[in-house]
Amino acid sequence: MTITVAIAGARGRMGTAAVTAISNAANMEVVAALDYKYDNHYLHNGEVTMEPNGIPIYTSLESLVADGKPDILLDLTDPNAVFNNTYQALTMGIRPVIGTSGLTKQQIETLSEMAAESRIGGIIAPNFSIGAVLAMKFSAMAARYLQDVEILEMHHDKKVDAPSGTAVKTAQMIQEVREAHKQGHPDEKEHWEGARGADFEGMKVHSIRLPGLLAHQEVLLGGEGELLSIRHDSFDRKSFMPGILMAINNVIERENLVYGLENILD
Ligand SMILES: NC(=O)C1=CN([C@@H]2O[C@H](COP(=O)(O)OP(=O)(O)OC[C@H]3O[C@@H](n4cnc5c(N)ncnc54)[C@H](OP(=O)(O)O)[C@@H]3O)[C@@H](O)[C@H]2O)C=CC1
Ligand SMILES: O=C(O)C1=N[C@H](C(=O)O)C[C@H](O)C1
Repeated sequence: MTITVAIAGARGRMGTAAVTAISNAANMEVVAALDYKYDNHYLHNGEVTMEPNGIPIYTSLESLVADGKPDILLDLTDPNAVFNNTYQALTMGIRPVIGTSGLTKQQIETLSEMAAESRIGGIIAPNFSIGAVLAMKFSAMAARYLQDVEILEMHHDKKVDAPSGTAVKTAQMIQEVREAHKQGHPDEKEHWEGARGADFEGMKVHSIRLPGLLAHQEVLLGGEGELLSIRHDSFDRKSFMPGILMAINNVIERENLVYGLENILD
């Protein structure tokens, strides 16, 4: 069976890499691109064209589905677009595979409930890289014992949201095993606002944005006289592709929506 995939954000950095990876997968086909512009155009070798050649672009999920309902909607767009795209996909019985960051806890709960009610498989994966997911799991393991934690996430300067979806998920996984408590000096004061980073249950999260970076995270866990650093680096967007293919193959089989690639790792 060929799994048919529509991609929202197919023109973007991740979308372009995903079109190639999915097109090269033996059991998958990219059948459509969902966009907010370029209706009646096509995506051919990464370029938008009016020539009827390549992947057809649609500016609404309704018009896309009218020409054939895909099995999967892969969303690699923007924090402002991802909730509506996912909501609509679930309403239409299309399985969502979501890589876009920025969904709130409440939005994830709403989407999970919708999927469970309709028994539709889906995944929201803050990070598709296997190495990054392992680093998150190792950090949560370590935080049971070393409970003072600071997360440094480092990304390219085209990233619009902070903290990264990966840092949010990492903090949530650590929170499950760590007693919430204020870190640092009890009376510490910031002389420059933001100097101590964002606060999540007393844990600090620092977001760095620089040209030259792609996607990197270091979790620092401090104890008396020691420091454990758990670092992961994505140097190429190819690092996310095996996880995307794994997610697509997995959600075809399942009847609920999971948050985090770790839920589908063997
Ligand atoms: N889960 C994971 O492993 C990973 C997740 N990401 C996340 O994926 C998302 C995309 O990242 P990246 O590819 O770098 O970003 P890009 O900006 O390169 O790509 C996003 C694309 O989506 C398009 N877009 C914006 N709004 C819509 C919409 N409403 N419908 C359809 N398309 C839309 C943009 O068009 P235009 O530019 O014309 O506005 C652009 O082509 C981000 O949230 C990022 O954090 C990134 C890497 C890995
Ligand atoms: O914008 C990116 O590039 C990335 N976004 C995701 C995130 O917010 O965690 C995943 C990865 O870090 C790359």
